[in-house]
Amino acid sequence: MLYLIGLGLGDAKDITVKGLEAVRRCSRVYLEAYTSVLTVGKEALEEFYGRKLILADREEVEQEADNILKDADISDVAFLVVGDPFGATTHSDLVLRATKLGIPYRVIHNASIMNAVGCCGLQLYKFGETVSIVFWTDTWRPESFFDKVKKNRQNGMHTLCLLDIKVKEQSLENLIKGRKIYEPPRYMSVNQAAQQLLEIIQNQRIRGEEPAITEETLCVGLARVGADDQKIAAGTLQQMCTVDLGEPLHSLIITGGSIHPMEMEMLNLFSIPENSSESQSMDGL
Ligand SMILES: C[S@@+](CC[C@H](N)C(=O)[O-])C[C@H]1O[C@@H](n2cnc3c(N)ncnc32)[C@H](O)[C@@H]1O
Repeated sequence: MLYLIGLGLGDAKDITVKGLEAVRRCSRVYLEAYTSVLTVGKEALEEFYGRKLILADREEVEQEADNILKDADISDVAFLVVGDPFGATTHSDLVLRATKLGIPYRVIHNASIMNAVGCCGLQLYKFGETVSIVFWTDTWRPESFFDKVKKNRQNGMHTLCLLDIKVKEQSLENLIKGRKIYEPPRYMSVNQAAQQLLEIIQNQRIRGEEPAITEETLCVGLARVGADDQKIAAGTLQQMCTVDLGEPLHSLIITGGSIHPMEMEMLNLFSIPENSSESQSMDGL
């Protein structure tokens, strides 16, 4: 049996009882290590689960899935995913491969960033399509996701922006020389995402277009949701450029135009203080 097990968002203890029981009876336990991370490391998980974990990077899961599935028809194998196995990352490929090989599978769900963002008070049913914001390079500065933000705003929907994670990246030189030397992992912060959004707004103005959002649009920055030290800050897009939310992972919400009074009351709990240097007038707050 292949078990796809969600670990939730907080720490080692966020695994469900059902998930933990499955981990403890599996002969091999893989930890998917490229779409999300917990604030605690692999060792803390191993200690709590009482099992050794095998790190599975993107290459392993996408190109060498057969290693993961080996003997899963006659023994139990677990594939652990931070958050939920089907939340914002789909592991359908692994499931389809298992099914083709006649390997039965079970999913043990957990909280995902896709639903835990509700902790800021914005109502989940008022979210439109989720977007991903990736790190820009000197030559690659994609803006196409902004159309989805625009569409969501036009429909009065909030936009959840998931922020880029770069793990096991190689410099061009190491890649060309075939050296397995990797750059340190990078996680996009709310500040970096907000800066890129401001640049897109500027570019649109230069092209004579009316941007769907402005520097004053109300946004929410969230960091380490589910962990003991989670942080939430509500403020303008401009304020999101400087607000300090600390360590990764971060997500950013661009609110839709209409905000329910109850949503607003909740956001007020997290508003960046009046006297803060980051404070300024804000659409709707
Ligand atoms: C591919 S998605 C996460 C998928 C994961 N399976 C889930 O269900 O949550 C990864 C992105 O979600 C966001 N994210 C994940 N966990 C988070 C957390 N605890 N706090 C804030 N943002 C988080 C970050 O933007 C991160 O880059």
